[in-house]
Amino acid sequence: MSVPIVRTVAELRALVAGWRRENLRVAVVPTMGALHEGHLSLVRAALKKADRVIVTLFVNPKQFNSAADLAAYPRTEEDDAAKLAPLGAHLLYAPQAAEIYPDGFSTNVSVNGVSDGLCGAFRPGHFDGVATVVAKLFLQTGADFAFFGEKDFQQLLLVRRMARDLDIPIEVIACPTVREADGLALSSRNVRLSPAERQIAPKLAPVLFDATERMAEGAPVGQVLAQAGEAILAAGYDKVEYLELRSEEDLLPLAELDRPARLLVAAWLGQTRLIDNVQLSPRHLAGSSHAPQVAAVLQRVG
Ligand SMILES: Nc1ncnc2c1ncn2[C@@H]1O[C@H](COP(=O)(O)OP(=O)(O)OP(=O)(O)O)[C@@H](O)[C@H]1O
Ligand SMILES: CC(C)(CO)[C@@H](O)C(=O)[O-]
Ligand code: BAL
Repeated sequence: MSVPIVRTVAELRALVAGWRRENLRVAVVPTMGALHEGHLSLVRAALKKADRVIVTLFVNPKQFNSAADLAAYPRTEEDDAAKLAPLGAHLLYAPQAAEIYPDGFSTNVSVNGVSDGLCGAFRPGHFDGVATVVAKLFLQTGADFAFFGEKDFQQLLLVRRMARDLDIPIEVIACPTVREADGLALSSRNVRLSPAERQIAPKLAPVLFDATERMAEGAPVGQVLAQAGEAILAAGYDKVEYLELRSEEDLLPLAELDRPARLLVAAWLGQTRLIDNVQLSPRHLAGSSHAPQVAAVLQRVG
């Protein structure tokens, strides 16, 4: 059994139109391939919610701000299709670059605010590339639901904002980060780690979890961040690109833990850049020194 692959918008639309005539609900899972358990968890969640699931595979040149990163990106379409079939995904949409960006393509989708700082500051043009291609994938598939991983948390909020702002009638659904048994967040780029780097890589997540606990106990946010940054370097990482506390809802920078929040990090191990993030959960917030304000916020948020 294999999953059907389509390469053109015309073929994709014809298939989706058939599903629509049967009143079937459609989900899309956008990916750049090299599928791992993180991606497969999105597909499983999509299959629970919708009658038909389209996985897209497109290594989007517009979102790479380094030619070397684009050239090194793993391309494993045959293996990807083989992983999708047993799950029961209905379609793999794997267009060529010319199908997505035909000659004369001149449109750019740019989402302000949520793309400021974090990865947006260190990967110039990246989020315009993501927003542009995801807008196209949403419109081309006409899906009712789209599934994104929390591992790329800034991207998740960005595509949600983009769909709302452009009135694209799609519900963006977040799925939790899938981790290796040792805590390392799964990422297609993990294969680039040398064996020695792979030993160091999982030391990132515990620093984040520990920092969230300390913040919840009332330690000053600035101090916890500084110590966590040092701990990441002491664990063997080469550079911490950013380590920040941001609001969960709109990613505004936070100096205090006074509302639902995320701790987000990007750090380099040799030539590989890894990202991760941890939520400061309602449990954390209820235990923090800001408990009364936070309880009020949580009540408002529901
Ligand atoms: N560990 C993970 N857990 C949950 N979702 C994930 C995980 N890794 C990736 N995803 C999600 O899969 C979707 C496609 O991501 P992508 O193809 O870029 O994979 P990736 O492993 O994040 O690769 P990259 O090396 O580019 O970060 C995104 O919504 C992303 O958030
Ligand atoms: C959403 C996405 C497929 C857009 O190219 C990509 O940024 C990714 O794989 O996370
Ligand atoms: N995982 C987000 C896609 C990228 O890193 O380009």
